[in-house]
Amino acid sequence: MTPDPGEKTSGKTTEAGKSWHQETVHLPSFYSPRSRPVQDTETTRHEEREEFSLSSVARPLSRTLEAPTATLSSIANSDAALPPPSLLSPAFTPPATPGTTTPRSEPPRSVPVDSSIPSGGCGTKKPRLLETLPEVQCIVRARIPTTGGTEMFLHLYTNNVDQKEHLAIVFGSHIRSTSLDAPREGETEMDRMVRGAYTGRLYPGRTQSGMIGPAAPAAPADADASDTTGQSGPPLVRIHSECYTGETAWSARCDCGEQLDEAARLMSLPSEENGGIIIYLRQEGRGIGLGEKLKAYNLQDLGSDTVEANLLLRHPADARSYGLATAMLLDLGHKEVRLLTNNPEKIRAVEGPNREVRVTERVAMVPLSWKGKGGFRSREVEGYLKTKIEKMGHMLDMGGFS
Ligand SMILES: Nc1nc2c(ncn2[C@@H]2O[C@H](COP(=O)(O)OP(=O)(O)OP(=O)(O)O)[C@@H](O)[C@H]2O)c(=O)[nH]1
Repeated sequence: MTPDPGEKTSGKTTEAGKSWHQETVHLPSFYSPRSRPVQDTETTRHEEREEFSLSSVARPLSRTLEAPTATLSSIANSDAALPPPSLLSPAFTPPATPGTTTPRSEPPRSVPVDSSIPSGGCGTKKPRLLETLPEVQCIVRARIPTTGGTEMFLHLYTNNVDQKEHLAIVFGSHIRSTSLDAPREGETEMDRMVRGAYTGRLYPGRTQSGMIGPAAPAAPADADASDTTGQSGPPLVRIHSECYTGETAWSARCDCGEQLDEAARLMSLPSEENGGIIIYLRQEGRGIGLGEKLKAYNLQDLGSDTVEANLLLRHPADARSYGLATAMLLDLGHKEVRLLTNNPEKIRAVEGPNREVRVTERVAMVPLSWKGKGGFRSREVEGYLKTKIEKMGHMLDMGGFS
């Protein structure tokens, strides 16, 4: 990386650095500030590394691998098997392009859910829930015209529990983030527009954000038609965990890429007038990180299934949590959602410790190839789905395997 011209080298600010600094003084207020948070991030990562040194949480892998399979459940139940945090900085993974599959327009079929009763359609397993929800803040939003023709708004969030950039991919410009729209002290109208806190559309020469009052956006004088469609119920929501291999590297080991595409396609249907939200959480590899997931792949090639591979690496079968998703949905103004998932744990977890959000309906995510609607088949993805059904309680019909 080219060094920052203002960077101190050996304790001295360079001449180039001085003139760069003088220039930036005259830049407009929305110019991105110097990157102090990056320094904080580095420090935090360093602290995390020390706190969770691999040797303190994991037996040497060679010894673990010698453990007979019969002991796997004891490993799974052991609290000591805390996952080390991902030591990798996750590469930014843009969502796969929606709308690139054969267009189909039936609205998704859903089943009612009531997670407060055991038979309420979300399994019997109780997920681990934090006592309080994390704090989240949407720091920027931007319109993304997609190659499929639909527009979506990408919202980037920060939070008080990790340093990752979690995302909300929002279909429907009526869905607004409270934390984004809240005015910031001393900001100009241009600042607001640059961070995406505006109504309607941006266009060359626009000078007003269209937001008045302390926190709420005003009825947009210059809104586009999509701002004012009649919404009458909960939006379709997908809570998706990052999968670099399935979404970017064309892996046929899992159906993550297909699920992301399909969620975006469903949310773009004209029948989805309440809009849609994909909460894209940076918990790669069910929370174990990309490096560990790649090791798990090798163990799978050596004969383990996806759950056993995680356990052999001294990780829980699933190290994810969903409190950030709950907080982001609340920030986007939605206490009731229709959730696209087969995962019972996700339904209960996203509702939050005090049922801050309610999943009113579940929409199943059936692999496209099982429905004869495209998709793909591979030995690996069949094993992946079979393990989800048999060991993780996913609500998918085994009849899909033919
Ligand atoms: N550890 C591990 N993680 C995997 C493997 N294959 C995919 N993943 C991860 O599994 C996660 C898939 O998560 P989701 O798309 O939210 O799906 P889900 O929780 O299984 O349930 P659904 O909502 O029903 O799709 C992603 O984080 C992937 O990176 C694997 O072989 N091992």
